[in-house]
Amino acid sequence: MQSVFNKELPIAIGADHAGFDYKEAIKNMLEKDGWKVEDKGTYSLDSVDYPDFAHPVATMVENGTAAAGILVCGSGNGVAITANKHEGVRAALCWNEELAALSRQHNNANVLCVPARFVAQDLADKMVNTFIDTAFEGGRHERRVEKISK
Ligand SMILES: O=C(CO)[C@H](O)[C@H](O)[C@H](O)COP(=O)(O)O
Repeated sequence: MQSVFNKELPIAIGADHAGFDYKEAIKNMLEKDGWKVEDKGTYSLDSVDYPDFAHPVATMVENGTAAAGILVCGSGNGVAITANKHEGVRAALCWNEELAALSRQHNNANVLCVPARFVAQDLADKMVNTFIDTAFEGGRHERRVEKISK
């Protein structure tokens, strides 16, 4: 399927220690599928602070140097809260494929937040694929998304 995101740009990805393994697997999957991936860390299982990785990913989405962002932490909440501080970033915490699809269709989400301690790796991979392959529906949702930043 043709991706709805610009494949000329990288997907920015980041995680804390709780999401490190998932990040590595998602990165490998995306690269196999022909995506350029900008890995903002973390790079090991050592305990770290999620904002140190969520901010760099969100910054790339904010300034248009990444097509989209993927963030992984234990609950997904820390990275979502952090990323949503950035202008133009709509980070969605998702725990099933339907939510990942809706985050694109209704919210035009540009960052997917994955709760690694609550979803299996296989489901995380499926959510990522759904997220990058699902288009924003526009229409009534366009008006609502525009109101977010007003
Ligand atoms: O952001 C989080 C919580 O809102 C993440 O789930 C973190 O991964 C989690 O807090 C890390 O917890 P740990 O006990 O330090 O491993």
